[in-house]
Amino acid sequence: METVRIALLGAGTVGGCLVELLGAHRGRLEAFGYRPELVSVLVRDAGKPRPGIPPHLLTTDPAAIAEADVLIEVMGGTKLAGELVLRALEADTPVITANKALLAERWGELRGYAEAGLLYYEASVMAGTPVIGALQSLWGNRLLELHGILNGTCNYILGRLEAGIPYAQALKEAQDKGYAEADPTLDVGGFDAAHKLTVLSRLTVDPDFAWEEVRANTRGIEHLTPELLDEARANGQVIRLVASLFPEGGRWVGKVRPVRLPASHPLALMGSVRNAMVCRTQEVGELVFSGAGAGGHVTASAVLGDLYRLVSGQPGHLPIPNALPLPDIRVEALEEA
Ligand SMILES: NC(=O)C1=CN([C@@H]2O[C@H](COP(=O)(O)OP(=O)(O)OC[C@H]3O[C@@H](n4cnc5c(N)ncnc54)[C@H](OP(=O)(O)O)[C@@H]3O)[C@@H](O)[C@H]2O)C=CC1
Ligand SMILES: N[C@@H](CC=O)C(=O)O
Repeated sequence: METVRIALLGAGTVGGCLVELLGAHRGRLEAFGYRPELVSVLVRDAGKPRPGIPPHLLTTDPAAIAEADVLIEVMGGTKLAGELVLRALEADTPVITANKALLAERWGELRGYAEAGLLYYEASVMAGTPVIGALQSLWGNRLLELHGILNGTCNYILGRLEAGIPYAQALKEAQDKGYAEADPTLDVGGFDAAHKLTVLSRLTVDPDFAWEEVRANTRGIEHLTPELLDEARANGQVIRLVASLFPEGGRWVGKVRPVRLPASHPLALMGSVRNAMVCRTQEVGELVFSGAGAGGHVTASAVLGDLYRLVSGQPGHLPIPNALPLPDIRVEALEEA
């Protein structure tokens, strides 16, 4: 039996659930020949109660993170998380992360390690609904366009606004349920969906896809009112925050904005916190993925899935090796709201 020493960065919504799932999966991991052992847990406040985590493993000092066989980063942010993830990767320690902001914004530093198979990030987009691995499995296809509801918080808020709940209350509910980012402006401003779209773009069309370009094409949901949503409904439409990747003007464009969707559109059928993605490829045609896209256990299950991937000898998630040629097609027209 081999011991896998795990250094955990963050024990909040996702990290706390991961510790619980690790306990529940101990037997299965051992059947694989690996005994998981938490060796340190970085948090901001070591005094908070943390069920399942022996207090002596907690530290607030990044310099005190114990040596490990894998670093699991579920703390969020781009600065400290980035430094610690890079430090591990430089030492050839594989990293599992759910942090799409880090992946999107510090890709220049991370890309080489991702290409070397050291970076695992299934949880970063659509959380427990496995689209990262699925999109890699589609490399034998030519992607034509992709559209997704990638932020659970916004989808939840829009559903609650439609039900007549005020915006502030809907956001508070999403925070209480563990869906929102520590800074919810990332959600409602569209930036979280933009981070995720950037990650997907590098997996599918161009390993160099620039975060700044997606960011410049991003609008959120703050301006939406119950009246606008009602008016859309009266016209047989729903308004959703949609992230799209499509060819336009001789280049791939990544864009995030609220759009009016016919009520029968596959993306319009997703309720509450569900995420969904429609992609069209030349060979397979239209593919639809949908499922839970936020929440502690939902996300932790994907992080744990990456741990299984690691111990079973599979590499991390690789970006597409070179840029995909641009298809000459008509893309789906989505009306901005
Ligand atoms: N929640 C979700 O549904 C999803 C989240 N993610 C991603 O997973 C990551 C974690 O999210 P989530 O668990 O919701 O976040 P939380 O805010 O609930 O947890 C963050 C954890 O990291 C610790 N932490 C944060 N900053 C520091 C710091 N500077 N120094 C030491 N410890 C720190 C916090 O410590 P303390 O507990 O002491 O405050 C906390 O334990 C993020 O990158 C997020 O984008 C991805 C998919 C879905
Ligand atoms: N804040 C995010 C969490 C998952 O990535 C969301 O609401 O989708």
